[in-house]
Amino acid sequence: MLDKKNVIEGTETAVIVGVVTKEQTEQQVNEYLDELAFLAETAGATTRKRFIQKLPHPDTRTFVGKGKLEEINQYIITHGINLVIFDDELSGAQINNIEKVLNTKTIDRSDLILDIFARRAKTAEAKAQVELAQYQYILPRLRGMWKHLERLGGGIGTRGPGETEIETDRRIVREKISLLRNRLKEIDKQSATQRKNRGEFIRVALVGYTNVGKSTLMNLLSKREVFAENKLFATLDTTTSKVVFENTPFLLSDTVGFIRKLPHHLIESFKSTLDEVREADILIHVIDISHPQYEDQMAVVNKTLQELKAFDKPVITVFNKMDLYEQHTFDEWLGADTKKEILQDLYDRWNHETGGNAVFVAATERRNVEGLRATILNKVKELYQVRYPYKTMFY
Ligand SMILES: Nc1nc2c(ncn2[C@@H]2O[C@H](COP(=O)(O)OP(=O)(O)OP(=O)(O)O)[C@@H](O)[C@H]2O)c(=O)[nH]1
Repeated sequence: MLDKKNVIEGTETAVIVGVVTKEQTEQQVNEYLDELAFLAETAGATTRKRFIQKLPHPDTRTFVGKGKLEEINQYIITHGINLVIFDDELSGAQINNIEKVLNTKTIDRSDLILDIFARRAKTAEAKAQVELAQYQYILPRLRGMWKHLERLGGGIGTRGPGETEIETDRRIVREKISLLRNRLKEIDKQSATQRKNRGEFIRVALVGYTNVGKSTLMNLLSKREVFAENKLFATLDTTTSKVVFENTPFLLSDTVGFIRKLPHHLIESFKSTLDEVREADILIHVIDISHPQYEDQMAVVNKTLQELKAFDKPVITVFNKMDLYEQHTFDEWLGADTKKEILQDLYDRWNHETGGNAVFVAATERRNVEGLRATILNKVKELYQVRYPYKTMFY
């Protein structure tokens, strides 16, 4: 039976591969590959080169065309590459066909994300959630995986597996899935009770793309130490703190970051973690405004919130990393007035688009944290008044 250890050991040198289809531009795919390289780095692999191919649609057998695969193969042989990462989800058959040519471990973006999640998972709940997502990912790819192990000499006999062996594995994986689902249901019941026990407090959740600065803001607002790191998905478990601003208490939660093409199973498996978002009264959507694709990232977050049915809530939009934004945007020769104008245009645009709910901060410099506190406090007070009009004290 296959074992389900991490796909990346942390010492690999990798190449990454993307396809430009009719719906995308080359620049977009390059940006996606930047993110894929960052994901690989987070998992401990070093990216040596990227390969891009323009195709009307990905090849059903090998994702990229034969010629491109041969070009990748030559590079792998010359440079001693031991990992190939594709930006899109591959089928078991595609992985199998590609590995036949490349003779090198091949994974896709989902695999990589699941791998990072597996390393980050600390609590029993997070571990079970990731494991469930991994088994769901493996199930339709079992046949390909057997072939993969066979080629790499992964402890399988000389003959390939028969249908019975694959069937046995499928059954074992299905059993694991149902076991994990049951375990998570139990944990889910406990968390739901815990959430109910939090009483009448207004609940505020920090949401946003991965690495935008949610944990850094959580630390600033709640004065506690949450793990913040320049890596993707530093936070997997939801952290909740009771915070009091000017005698007004509320609960503040830091949640798992979102990312483009988040494996579908992961969203399903992380149900109870994401319930924190679903059940929040107010969302603080944190954005890294210094990121060249920050608007795409906002769209991914909004789409994920819609999928979670967590869209229908008051949202405070926080544009973070203003220090870096200014570094990237302002040339030395720009006068103070022009800088002011650029900033004013930015403030006007986003205040207009968010209905006046935009706040601009630099968390690491503590810039405008007071402004953010005031905005949160106003929203929280408003909600308390609507919800408990006759109550004056909350704790
Ligand atoms: N320059 C600059 N860096 C920042 C700012 N805010 C956060 N960072 C850095 O950005 C990186 C990511 O910050 P985190 O707080 O871990 O981000 P996160 O959104 O919680 O990340 P995930 O857990 O991956 O979702 C860290 O290296 C922070 O120090 C800022 O205002 N300016």
